[in-house]
Formats: sequence, C-alpha cells, structure tokens
Amino acid sequence: MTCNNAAEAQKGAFITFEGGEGAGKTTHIRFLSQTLEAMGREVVCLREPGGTSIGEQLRAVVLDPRNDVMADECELMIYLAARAQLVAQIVKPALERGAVVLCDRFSDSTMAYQGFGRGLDRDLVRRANDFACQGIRPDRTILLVPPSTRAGLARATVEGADRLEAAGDAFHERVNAAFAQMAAEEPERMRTVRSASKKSDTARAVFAELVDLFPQFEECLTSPTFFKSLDGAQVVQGARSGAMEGGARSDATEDGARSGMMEGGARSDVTEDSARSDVMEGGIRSDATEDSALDAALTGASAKACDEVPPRAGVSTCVSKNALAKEGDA
Ligand SMILES: Nc1ncnc2c1ncn2[C@@H]1O[C@H](COP(=O)(O)OP(=O)(O)O)[C@@H](O)[C@H]1O
Ligand SMILES: Cc1cn([C@H]2C[C@H](O)[C@@H](COP(=O)(O)OP(=O)(O)O)O2)c(=O)[nH]c1=O
Repeated sequence: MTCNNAAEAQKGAFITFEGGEGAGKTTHIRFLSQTLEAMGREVVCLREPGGTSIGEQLRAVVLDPRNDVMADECELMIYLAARAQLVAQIVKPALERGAVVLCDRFSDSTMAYQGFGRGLDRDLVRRANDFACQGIRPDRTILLVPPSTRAGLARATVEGADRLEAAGDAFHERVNAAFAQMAAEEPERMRTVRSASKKSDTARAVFAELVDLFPQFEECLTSPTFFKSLDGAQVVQGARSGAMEGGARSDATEDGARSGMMEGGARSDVTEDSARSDVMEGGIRSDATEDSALDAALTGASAKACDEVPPRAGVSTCVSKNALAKEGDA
C-alpha cells in the first residue's frame, strides 16, 4: 500500500467527535490521529472541557461530584468559558498552521447536555455557543452512538461516575436523543456512526465518513487488514480512570489519565507522565502499560496504512510527540 507523504501546504481541518458517555470517542480519536500522523499530517488532539491550563482547571470544577449544588446556568458558563479559551489559544492557531484538529466534544455537547439535558433555553445556548466559538465551526462531526444509553454509561462508569455521569438515566436518555435529532438536522456536517459492533467496524465507518476530507483514507478502506489490529487493543478502564475518591472518580485525576491532553493541548511522553502524576489525588496509576499496549496496537494498524512510516520528523502527535500548542503559543 502506498500513500502520499508529500510535505505540501495543507489546509487545516477541524474534526469533532460527539456522543453520549462511553460512546468510544477517545478510542477512535486516538486511532485516527495516529493514522493521520503516519500520513504526514500535523495533528492536534484536544478534549473538552480542557485542553488548556485554564480549561483543565475549569474541568476539575465542573466534573467534581462534590459540586452537586452547581446551578445549571453556572455549569453552562463553565463549559463555554473553557471552550472560549481553547478556541482562542489552541484551535485557531492550529488551523491557521494547517493542522488537523481532533476534538473530543465541542459545541454540540453543550446543546445536547445543557440545552436538551438540563433544559436551558436552547436559543440562548446556541448564541452563547457561537460567542465562545469565535467563528470556528467543525468541518465534520462524528457522532458516535453507543449500543444503548445504559451500555454507554456502564462502559464509562466502571470506576465510578463524575458529576455529569451521575446525572441519571433520564438525563442521559435526553442527551442521546438530542444528539440523534441534531445529526438529523445537520446531516452534511454531523455523521452518525454506531459503536455497537467491533472497534474495527466502527473505525472503518468513521474513516468512511471522513474520506472526502482525507482522500488517502480510500486505501485504508479498501485494505482487508488495516483496521483489524484495533480489535486487539483493549482499553483498560481501571487503568485509565485514575484515583478514586469514595467510589467517585476524581475528575482531575481522570483528566490526566484518560486523554493525555496536556495543558495547551501539547504533550510529550515525559511531560505526559509527569502531568498524569501531577494530577493524581492519592492514587497510584498503572496506565502507562495499558497505554503502551494500546499505542502499540494502534501504531501497528496505522503503520499498515503507509509504506513510508514512520512519519517525517517534527510532525506532532497528540499521543506522544505533540510539541505544538504549548501554553502561550497562541
Ligand atoms: N466499537 C467500539 N468503539 C470504541 N470503543 C468501544 C467499542 N466497543 C467497545 N468499546 C469500549 O468502550 C469503552 C469506552 O470507550 P472510550 O473511547 O473511552 O469512550 P468515550 O471517550 O466516548 O467515553 C472502552 O472500554 C472501549 O474499549
Ligand atoms: C464539552 C461538554 C461536555 N459536557 C459533559 C459531557 C461529559 O459528561 C463531561 C466530559 O467528561 P468526559 O469524561 O470527557 O466525558 P466523555 O469521556 O464521555 O467524553 O462533560 C457537557 O455537559 N457540556 C459540554 O459542553
């Protein structure tokens, strides 16, 4: 299999992943980012809320189960504040550089969770979202749909629930129904992919929804083996979710543990590990092994995409080498 590694001027692309709890967003963002990097693209992986130092601090507050008195209006403002910072500090500059920005949740989550889930005025949510996004809109949004709301929640809460995960089945049913409605209203941008089947099938469907933006994916899609190794990549929830506090996940810990999105969206293997331990709150993590296993499996899959791996030096990665979006780079 061949692929085009030419270092030509690239147009930036902003791809967001949306969906209810445990839909598989983290898994598929990681696979996609490694593939794009192997093809020579600069990739910046982000998650919301978070991705900047300010955003990660806001995340810790909004997801902390101890903040159970938080008003819905306050919750909305925190998500929007984190987004405004992320867009200004990381997303805009990265797109201007020509990077592919992959974001785990964005404005659709605010409409689904705070608009439909909490029942806040949806027109106000839309306008406030537009303000926070500063004119930036996703080029494509992948809506990942878990087998059922309950199954997704079960996947996501193996180690306990953060404040949003603990909002109840009815809340999460509303959220998932909202995502489906929003995808139906905007089918060109928002593409629905079910994550009920094998991860390889889900990944293939994700790539199929992006092939018009990344024509190189045509070769992945016609390969009988490209996606297969993903099925061997197990995400060990316990290893990823970090320290527990009385059955509830510490979101600060979970932040560092799961996404590996460093402050400013940048990370390296070394800083990532220290970042993970920095955010620990009384727990010992063992996700390094699990993450390496996942990375190895995914890298194997990505490597098959291109005869000319590894990617050219200097190409950043959200998984291990992203040296781009350090604090203040904007
Ligand atoms: N088809 C699938 N695609 C992605 N993840 C899946 C799939 N089937 C099962 N899973 C599992 O679902 C769990 C949640 O995945 P994750 O990527 O963390 O979701 P999210 O980031 O949306 O919460 C993981 O344990 C993952 O292994
Ligand atoms: C971005 C965003 C997230 N959320 C919620 C969804 C999640 O429950 C939580 C983010 O936590 P996270 O653990 O990242 O969830 P997931 O792994 O399922 O993506 O915040 C909102 O309610 N509004 C928003 O605007």
